[in-house]
Amino acid sequence: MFDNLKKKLGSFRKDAEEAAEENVEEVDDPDPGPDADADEDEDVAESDVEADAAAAAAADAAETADAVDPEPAADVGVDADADTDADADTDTDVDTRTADPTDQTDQPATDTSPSTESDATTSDAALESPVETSAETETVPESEPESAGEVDADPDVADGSETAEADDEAGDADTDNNGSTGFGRKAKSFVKGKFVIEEEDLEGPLHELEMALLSSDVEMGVAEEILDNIRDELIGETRTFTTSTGAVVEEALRDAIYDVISVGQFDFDERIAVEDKPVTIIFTGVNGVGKTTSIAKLSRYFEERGYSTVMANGDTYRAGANEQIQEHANALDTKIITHEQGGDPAAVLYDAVEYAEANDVDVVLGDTAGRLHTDEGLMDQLEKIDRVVDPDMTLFVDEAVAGQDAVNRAREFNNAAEIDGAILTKADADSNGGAAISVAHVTGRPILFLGVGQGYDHIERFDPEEMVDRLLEEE
Ligand SMILES: Nc1nc2c(ncn2[C@@H]2O[C@H](COP(=O)(O)OP(=O)(O)OP(=O)(O)O)[C@@H](O)[C@H]2O)c(=O)[nH]1
Repeated sequence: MFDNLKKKLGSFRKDAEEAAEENVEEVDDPDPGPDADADEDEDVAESDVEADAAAAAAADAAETADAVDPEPAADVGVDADADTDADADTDTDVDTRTADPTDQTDQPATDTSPSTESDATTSDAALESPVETSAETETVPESEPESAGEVDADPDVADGSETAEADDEAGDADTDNNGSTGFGRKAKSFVKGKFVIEEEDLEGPLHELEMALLSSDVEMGVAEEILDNIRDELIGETRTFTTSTGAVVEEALRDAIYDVISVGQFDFDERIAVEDKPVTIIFTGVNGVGKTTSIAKLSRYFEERGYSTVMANGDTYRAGANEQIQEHANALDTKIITHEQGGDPAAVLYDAVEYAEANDVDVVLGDTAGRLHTDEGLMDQLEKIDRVVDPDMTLFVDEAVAGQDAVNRAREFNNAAEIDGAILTKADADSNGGAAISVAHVTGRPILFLGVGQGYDHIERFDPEEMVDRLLEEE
């Protein structure tokens, strides 16, 4: 599934990583002092015991810092808060040496490093790094919530203070990553270096990526949005990394894609659970894309979750449609409501809702004729269905393999009769992934399911996070 797109994203990732690598600088070693080696393990051991006291002192220091300079310049603010926050977490070494908390605001925990300016830069850099921030939250279990709250009271530097901790700890890592196992584990998440990628460094890879996305049938506006997101994440900002530059690039790419594919997501199961029964769902889309099969799959999906279903064939237009859906109903042992070919689709659906109400059936699944979206009758038909049965949800079905065509149809169907979500069938046969990337962003409505085969169980809830994982997984 989506193999072409995966390859293309992998290739951008490699190029962007190379661009990052070329610009890597090591983070200055904020070595706390010549005797740090000797003290370090002890300091760490102490820090667990003394963290409370340290946190309180650090919090005081932060408050003092704010009082002394209510509007500090950005860098100074970052330093002050960052340092005190770092102290609050683990660094009792600094804390116990700092008798005057006001001093502490001017004497960063890393103040023994050669240049305070480089510390400031690092703090700024750390501010920008979501990767490093998340690593940090994972690895600072000793953090005292109250003190963190106080120290972070300055919203301008809240993130910075957290991330600057890592800068501080980076120094520890350098001196201590051969230390105790616990600390060794922690050391893995310390900032190793930083880089700034400029526009020109990524120009080539971004152009390649744009071409790759477009040739994978990603809609143009969506491709641009992804590129913009990547630019925002990667260009011109100092980024720190804890494991590798690749992790930063991956995170940027992940966020960029997630942002466009997660549009409008809601909890489908929850929505069904809370709706009054029967819940009526109408399926629209053109002929042959897998609408009827998707209805059958969803019937199975609901029955497995304890809901009873009735199918209704609102496709009174096409010869053989009744027989086709009847076959599915027989296979699934589900009730089906049909009318003669040429009958009124709204009347079939109305009967199905009546049947559901009379028989305590939970979900009505209504097929409609697979008219082309350009067909004038479609609007009339869907409008009448809307009026007569007032469906709870209208789902647009199309095949992932149709790529750009599916994206265009989704847009036009949604314009004609607003949809609540989409099902993309035949994702199992789609190597491009363009429709899966684009439909939600283009319609503002989420993809809810992916059809992944011809069997009744071959349907998956569309999970944007899983989708991104899938796209970015290593071969
Ligand atoms: N590989 C694969 N095939 C699918 C999937 N969903 C449906 N199909 C196949 O696609 C073909 C068309 O499916 P239908 O359900 O008949 O399509 P439809 O949209 O209802 O078509 P009409 O009834 O003509 O409107 C069938 O052979 C299905 O088995 C899927 O997720 N993966």
